[in-house]
Amino acid sequence: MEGYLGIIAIIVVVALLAAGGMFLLLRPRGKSAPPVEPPEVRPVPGEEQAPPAGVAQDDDAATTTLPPPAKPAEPMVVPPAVEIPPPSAGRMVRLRARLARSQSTLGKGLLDLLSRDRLDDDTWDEIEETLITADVGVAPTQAMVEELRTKVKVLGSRTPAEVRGLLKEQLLTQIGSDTDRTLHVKPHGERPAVVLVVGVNGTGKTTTTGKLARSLIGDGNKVVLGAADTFRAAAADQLQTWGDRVGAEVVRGPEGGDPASVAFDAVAKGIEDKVDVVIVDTAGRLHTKTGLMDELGKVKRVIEKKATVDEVLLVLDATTGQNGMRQAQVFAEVVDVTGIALTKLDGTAKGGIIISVQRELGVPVKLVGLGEGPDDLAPFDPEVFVDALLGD
Ligand SMILES: Nc1nc2c(ncn2[C@@H]2O[C@H](COP(=O)(O)OP(=O)(O)OP(=O)(O)O)[C@@H](O)[C@H]2O)c(=O)[nH]1
Repeated sequence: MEGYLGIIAIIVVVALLAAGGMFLLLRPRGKSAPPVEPPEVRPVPGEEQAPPAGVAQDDDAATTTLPPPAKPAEPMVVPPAVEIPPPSAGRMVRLRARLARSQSTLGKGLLDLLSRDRLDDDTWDEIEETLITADVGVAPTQAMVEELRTKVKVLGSRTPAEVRGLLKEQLLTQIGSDTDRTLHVKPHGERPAVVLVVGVNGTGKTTTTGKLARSLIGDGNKVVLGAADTFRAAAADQLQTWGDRVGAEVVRGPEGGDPASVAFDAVAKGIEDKVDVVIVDTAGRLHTKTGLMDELGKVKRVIEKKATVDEVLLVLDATTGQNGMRQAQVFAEVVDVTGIALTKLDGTAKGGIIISVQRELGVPVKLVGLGEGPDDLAPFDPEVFVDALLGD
């Protein structure tokens, strides 16, 4: 009996083992992840449910799962490097070669004529013609020729050095070597100095404003720029670029907006930021004299509610000669111009315009533009100018 029970127990154990083995063999292979219930999305009443990111919907409302969009690379924001411009002192000496290149024909022509052994009437006519052609102007030319005739007579025979000395003296007399050409840019206590830049469009007004800001910053001043040329949107952008390069704040207004309001805001900003100088670039459209007078007059009046206008700089293109001068005269009649910025002197052989423009407008040339480079604006130095003209 005991033997039977033992056999039955063995059979039961074997049967159980066999059943367990079958289960292990037949169960599905691999681990399956537990199904994930999608999160319940409750539509916001009145709003259409937007498809979740990465799910495209087609017309049949079937959905396709797309790979998540690649994250656009973050643009690298590199702050523009603020330049430290060079100081203004000695600029004309640095740019002397450029002046010599454009003006040497005039200087050399005059020196050759005056060095002739015999100075007859024809030679004096030629000297006169050379001066007139260089835009010196009729009256200054006559005054110079008369003086030179007298001095040459006294001298008799002349060495080249004497001829050069004579001519230099005469040119300096006509240009005015003692004239005060200081740019008034000293702040008044808490209030900044204000420079108003006026002139016909295309003369280099905006460029000169930008160059002047650089030069003042190079001399250690803090500057705010006012883009009151609201007539041409690009002018404000241009000024912004100049300002950004040297870290000068630029106050601008809407295109076609009121220039006086921009000028006012620029001066207010200058006072708030305690800057030394505010430079205001104006549009100065020359449609009618009355319109111009109204516009510039208002700009000036509005600025004067907050500060003093220390300089009204008239920008004049040296290459436009007498034609440019006539237009400049209109500006001089509507605002009290205190100084001239003569641009593009590197692009003309007619440097005599310095003499005629001062005479006709009654104000000194304070700045000269000698190229398109950012530091090609220099305080005008008559001595350096005449030396460049006559050569060493
Ligand atoms: N060669 C040379 N080019 C200059 C000088 N000054 C300005 N320019 C160039 O003259 C052109 C006109 O200058 P802008 O400053 O745009 O003239 P703008 O008078 O402000 O003109 P608007 O903004 O229309 O009023 C630019 O190409 C300047 O680079 C200079 O002294 N020499």
